[in-house]
Amino acid sequence: MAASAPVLLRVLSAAYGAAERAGEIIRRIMSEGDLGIVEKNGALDLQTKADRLVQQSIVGYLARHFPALKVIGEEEVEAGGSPELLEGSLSDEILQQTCPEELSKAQENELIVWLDPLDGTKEYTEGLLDHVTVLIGLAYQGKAVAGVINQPFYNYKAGKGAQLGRTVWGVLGIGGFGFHPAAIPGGKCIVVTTRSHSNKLVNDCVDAMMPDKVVRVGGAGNKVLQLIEGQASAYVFASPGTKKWDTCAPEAILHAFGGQLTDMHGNKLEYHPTVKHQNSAGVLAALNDFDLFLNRVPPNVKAALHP
Ligand SMILES: Nc1ncnc2c1ncn2[C@@H]1O[C@H](COP(=O)(O)O)[C@@H](OP(=O)(O)O)[C@H]1O
Ligand SMILES: [Mg+2]
Ligand SMILES: [Mg+2]
Ligand SMILES: [Mg+2]
Repeated sequence: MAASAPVLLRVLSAAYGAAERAGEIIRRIMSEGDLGIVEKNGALDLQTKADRLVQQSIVGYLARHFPALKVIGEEEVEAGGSPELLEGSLSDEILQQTCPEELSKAQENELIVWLDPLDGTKEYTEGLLDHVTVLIGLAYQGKAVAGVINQPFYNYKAGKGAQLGRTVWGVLGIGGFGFHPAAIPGGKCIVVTTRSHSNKLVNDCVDAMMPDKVVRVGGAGNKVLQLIEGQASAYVFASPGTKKWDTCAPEAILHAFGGQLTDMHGNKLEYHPTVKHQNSAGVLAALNDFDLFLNRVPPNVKAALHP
């Protein structure tokens, strides 16, 4: 590993390789056909063999290379288990970047990794494969500063010969990479929201945005990808359902690309290691016109969701 690069870039570069290998595990488990589904807190909160194995493997890999790094992952799995030896290749593209001065000071023991080994689990179990992502977010001084998103089944509808899967990454002050930026067609207001965790408050808030179209898809990572690729104008989720591992990597990439992700009151999300995991005041994000969407959040939503 290029020992001369700042540790933040070295960790992100390793995370890039690990996320690619994680994507291979997720594809393999799907092709084997036995997902090993268990319910965590009811039928809407599932865990599969892929969630468990990817978390164990990434945690083990990062611990071997960065022993002082603190990793907080979604799944409660044994540290030992039978993780795969994830020796992913490092991203030279990341290692060669010039790190913003503020971030280049970060020490290994000051970085927090927020890990969602498989985002969009419900959709994974239902075969909506391109909703699934692996999210590895890096926080420094309580802020989401860098992230990697692997989308294991990207392109799976493109037919034989198409390259399956992709990895998107970003760092504050450097930018966002690995995706196809695009504008929203015809200046339309397209709201993207949950597919499997709706309720009245979630739907009221979506309606208050006065959308031309509502897109319901799984995964926090997938929804932020839709914002940066011009498929949606705003990600609106008036629910305490997401956790820090859902938002850290997507937020860092969106912010690096010039967008904004906050709670329903417009408060920044915090990522220090002792923070409450739940994003209890919901999630609102947009690449452009963020304030317009924030101003449309209705009073009953604000009253119901407390930070
Ligand atoms: N009511 C709820 N209970 C548990 N998890 C929830 C939830 N609402 C959202 N989430 C989690 O937030 C992420 C995005 O949700 P959604 O796809 O509905 O937009 C998913 O992450 P995971 O798939 O990693 O668990 C999902 O499980
Ligand atoms: Mg989950
Ligand atoms: Mg998730
Ligand atoms: Mg998950």
